[in-house]
Amino acid sequence: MSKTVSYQKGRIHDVVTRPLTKFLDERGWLSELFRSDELDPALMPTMAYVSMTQPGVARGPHEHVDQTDYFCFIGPANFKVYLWDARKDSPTYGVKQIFFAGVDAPTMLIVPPGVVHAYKNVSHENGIVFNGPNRLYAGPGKREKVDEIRHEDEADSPFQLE
Ligand SMILES: Cc1cn([C@H]2C[C@H](O)[C@@H](COP(=O)(O)OP(=O)(O)O[C@H]3O[C@H](C)C(=O)[C@H](O)[C@H]3O)O2)c(=O)[nH]c1=O
Repeated sequence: MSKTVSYQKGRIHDVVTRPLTKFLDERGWLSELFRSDELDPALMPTMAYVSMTQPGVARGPHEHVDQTDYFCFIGPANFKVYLWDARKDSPTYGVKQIFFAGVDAPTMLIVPPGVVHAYKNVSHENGIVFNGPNRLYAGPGKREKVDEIRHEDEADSPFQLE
């Protein structure tokens, strides 16, 4: 079971991170979040949402069974992002990847199913995160079970936000 794994730092197979370019001008900035001509069709968002996270607060750790997440950290806060590869058939099973993303490092992040993920606002202001998952939350018409395994309330979980 993943609960007995001692996670070691590294880069996780199939996790994609890419700097987001901000096009600056006199009015402010604009940044593309995703394009159908650049993204694997299987990962194309089926919906989009934004969340706001308050300073010092974390979301996750969570994982999905079928869904791939497509996060964009654009600011105005910075986040510490945590990933753990809990896929037993992955070449990087047992690896954890930690990095910072947000206003000082605008970043796109693709998280495949089975990769446990969490992020914490490490700034002193509210932070916005975009997500364009490739599955509908709770399915069409919100009639299905939510594809989400939540680990935040497990006392003995290996998925700790250090
Ligand atoms: C994701 C989602 C949520 N909701 C509703 C359900 C709740 O009433 C409320 C908050 O959702 P939840 O408690 O699932 O949010 P978090 O636990 O903070 O999860 C978030 O942070 C972690 C790290 C993630 O990976 C999730 O994808 C992301 O949503 O929004 C919707 O109505 N539609 C949606 O698509």
